[in-house]
Amino acid sequence: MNEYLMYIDGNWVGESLQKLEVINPANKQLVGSVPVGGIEEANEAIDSAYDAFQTWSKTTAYERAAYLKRLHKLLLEHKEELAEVMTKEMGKPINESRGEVIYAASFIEWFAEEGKRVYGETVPSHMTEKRMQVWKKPVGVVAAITPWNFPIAMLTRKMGPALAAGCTIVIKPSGESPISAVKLVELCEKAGFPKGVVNLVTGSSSKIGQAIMENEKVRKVTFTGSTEVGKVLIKQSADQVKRLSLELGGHAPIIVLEDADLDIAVKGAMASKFRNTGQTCVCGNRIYVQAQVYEAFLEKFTEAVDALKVGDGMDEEVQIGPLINQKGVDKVASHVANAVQHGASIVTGGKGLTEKEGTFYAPTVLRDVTSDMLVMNEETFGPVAPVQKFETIEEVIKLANHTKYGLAAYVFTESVRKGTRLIEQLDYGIVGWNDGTPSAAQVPFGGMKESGIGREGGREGIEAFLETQYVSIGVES
Ligand SMILES: NC(=O)c1ccc[n+]([C@@H]2O[C@H](COP(=O)([O-])OP(=O)(O)OC[C@H]3O[C@@H](n4cnc5c(N)ncnc54)[C@H](O)[C@@H]3O)[C@@H](O)[C@H]2O)c1
Ligand SMILES: O=C[C@H](O)CS(=O)(=O)O
Repeated sequence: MNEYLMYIDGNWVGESLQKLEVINPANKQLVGSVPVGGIEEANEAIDSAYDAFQTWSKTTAYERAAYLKRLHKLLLEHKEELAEVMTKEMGKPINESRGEVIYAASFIEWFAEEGKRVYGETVPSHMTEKRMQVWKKPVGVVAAITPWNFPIAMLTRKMGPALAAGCTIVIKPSGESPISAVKLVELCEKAGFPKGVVNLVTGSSSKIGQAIMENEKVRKVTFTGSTEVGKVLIKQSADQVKRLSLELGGHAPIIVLEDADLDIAVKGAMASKFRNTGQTCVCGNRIYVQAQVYEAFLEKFTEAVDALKVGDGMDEEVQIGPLINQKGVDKVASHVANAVQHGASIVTGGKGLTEKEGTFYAPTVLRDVTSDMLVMNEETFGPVAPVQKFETIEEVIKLANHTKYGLAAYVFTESVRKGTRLIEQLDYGIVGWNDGTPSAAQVPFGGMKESGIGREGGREGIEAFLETQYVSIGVES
């Protein structure tokens, strides 16, 4: 069995600790294991990052960029190996895994350069004997806690800006997909990052999280995951007023207006809904179609859904892989059952694929859906597309905004006037307009309401790892 280790203070450690086994959700075979680290290992990593910060923070952005550019090159050179590990440990179809490695590498590349553009400013003084300047400085030791669904990109979306800003980092990946993080850190080691700049701790999330929140050396916690865990971290951060960035859950509406190009709408809805087997934070979770085109959209969309190939993600032809585990299947099944109990009809799918070895659920379309159903209110995180009819734009704005989430939304219309008026009234941090896959390294990614605090990517992405220092300079003659 492949026994992987943690990376602390420039050393691969943890061989004597209990092992956390990683299971392939497509066939329930053992992929490998990582150590079950806890409070002690987390504090060792934090201490190492703190010591390293004293020198790393004093390097220039140009020196730091050189390390990041070597890492970017290594990520692309090792794309196939990284993609295969990712597919085996969390089920993502191999072509999407390859895409994630490229996406992940783009954050490293973009922020390698962005670090060189961390500008301060000179502020006009109101007094002749005073000068005013604003300086930017790295926040300090960063702790990054990440989810299983994008096991490399969610790490580089944090590591890129943090390291470029001059911070050092301790990463805690999900126990569902830790091996991808191990492979990423192996490449950090190959890129030559000094010891302590990047540290990896695997194991007990609650204990490692406790150490992160209780250790004063950690100045910033950046979390990507569920809203429920995000709320736990907010409470834990209060004692030391830890800086927090939170990328949390979503429940994206897809809105199709009567004047939409239905081919574009179907293509965008398919991309948004079924990417990563419906397990992304920005997946369309509910589809609203204006009455005049409801049947036409449903027919085209269902035809596309029925054409999806389901299977082990290592098969190049597969577009829908397994869900991460049986709990994920059970949640999806409960949403479908609840919808049917409340009057929805299954157009296609609607069942677990128990004949397969892994945790598979059939791509599903529901029609005649109403707003009271669980699937229209809770993040499903699976390949289920509930399609609800609406009459007016005013009605669909109310329907779309009626949620605690505010991460992503999608609008399909050919009318600039309608699109503009509609989108400006949507309470979402990300909107795809005739586009089902808006994410990129150079733009701010994040949500409103209970979808998070802050943004990752874009110019705002590096601000999360900087402190602003106002300097008032007396120049009295
Ligand atoms: N907004 C975004 O950018 C974004 C991106 C990806 C996923 N997500 C969200 O993440 C969720 C799916 O990922 P998940 O199942 O890994 O989420 P999760 O919240 O269950 O776990 C996320 C991470 O937090 C850790 N964790 C769990 N409990 C903890 C605790 N008490 N203290 C410290 N760490 C703890 C987990 O081990 C994991 O590493 C979905 O809700 C999805 O919408 C959001
Ligand atoms: O699931 C969350 C990811 O952030 C989705 S994306 O690949 O960044 O769009």
